[in-house]
Amino acid sequence: MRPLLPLRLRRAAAAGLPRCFGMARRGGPAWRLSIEGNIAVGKSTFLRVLGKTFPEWQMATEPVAKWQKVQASSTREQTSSSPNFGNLLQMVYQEPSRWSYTFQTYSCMSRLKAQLEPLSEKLLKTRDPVQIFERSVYSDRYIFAKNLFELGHLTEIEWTIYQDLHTFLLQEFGDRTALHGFLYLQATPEKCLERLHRRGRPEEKAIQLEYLEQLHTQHENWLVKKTTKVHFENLRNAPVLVLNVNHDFEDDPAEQEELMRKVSSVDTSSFLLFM
Ligand SMILES: Nc1ncnc2c1ncn2[C@@H]1O[C@H](COP(=O)(O)OP(=O)(O)O)[C@@H](O)[C@H]1O
Ligand SMILES: Nc1nc2c(ncn2[C@H]2C[C@H](O)[C@@H](COP(=O)(O)O)O2)c(=O)[nH]1
Repeated sequence: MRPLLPLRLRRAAAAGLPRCFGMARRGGPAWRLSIEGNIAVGKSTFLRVLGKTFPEWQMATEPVAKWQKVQASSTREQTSSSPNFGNLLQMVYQEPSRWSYTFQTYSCMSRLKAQLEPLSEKLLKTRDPVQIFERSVYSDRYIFAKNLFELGHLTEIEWTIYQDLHTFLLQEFGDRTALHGFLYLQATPEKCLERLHRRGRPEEKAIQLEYLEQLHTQHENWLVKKTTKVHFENLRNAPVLVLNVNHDFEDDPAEQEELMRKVSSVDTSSFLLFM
């Protein structure tokens, strides 16, 4: 049974909340959305376009640089002399069975931290606050960890412990990690491979089309076909805006404008049902 709307949201709905982004929303917490999509589909590129179109929104990029240079976070000030424990991204691609569990624990923690970040001063002053995350604790589990388990790179016991930890953390943090919806950037695995080669990240040199096909299927199953079993009530019916990004929009202002129009016309009133 769908949970009843919390009182404050029913009041907000009764007061006639605006239906889309860009229409003033009086006070209240930020809308929180995650951008999802395959490797090199264009999430960072899309995020930059979003940032130019909606400069008042708060964007959290995926912390790839942290995975490429793992450092202890105990010291507040990280200097160039802080010990570097290695390039975990490279390690997971070179020896997936050895490093997948370590990677997923670390990536999940870094995504959790990003989702727990407080609103910036600038966003607090915004009338219609929106927070955008590049991937989420949910793709960590329902795309990558699940795929690595199905490939045999996570053992049964590692997958069980990862899931247990993931469920525990998300239940503990409750609404603080909840998202209102997803923007799914969809492109063919072939297009992603082409962009991956164009970007030329050294760690990803050996990635084959087959891996991108597997990740594509995981995205489709979770966000489009909804056949992936998810374990969080608010996630089950979360709205998903599917954006086809096969077209090379990087140097095409008209295409960028069309994508931004689709984002700004998202019906935010539907989010209220899923909090
Ligand atoms: N729509 C697009 N049109 C043309 N090139 C793109 C597009 N999206 C991304 N690219 C290029 O593809 C590569 C990967 O894009 P990026 O945004 O880093 O992907 P992601 O963040 O999803 O891994 C980059 O070289 C980028 O310039
Ligand atoms: N094994 C995992 N790899 C992951 C995860 N999240 C991201 N990644 C990899 C994929 C790319 O090589 C790189 C950055 O991703 P982009 O799509 O932003 O280029 O990191 C994960 O959870 N597990």
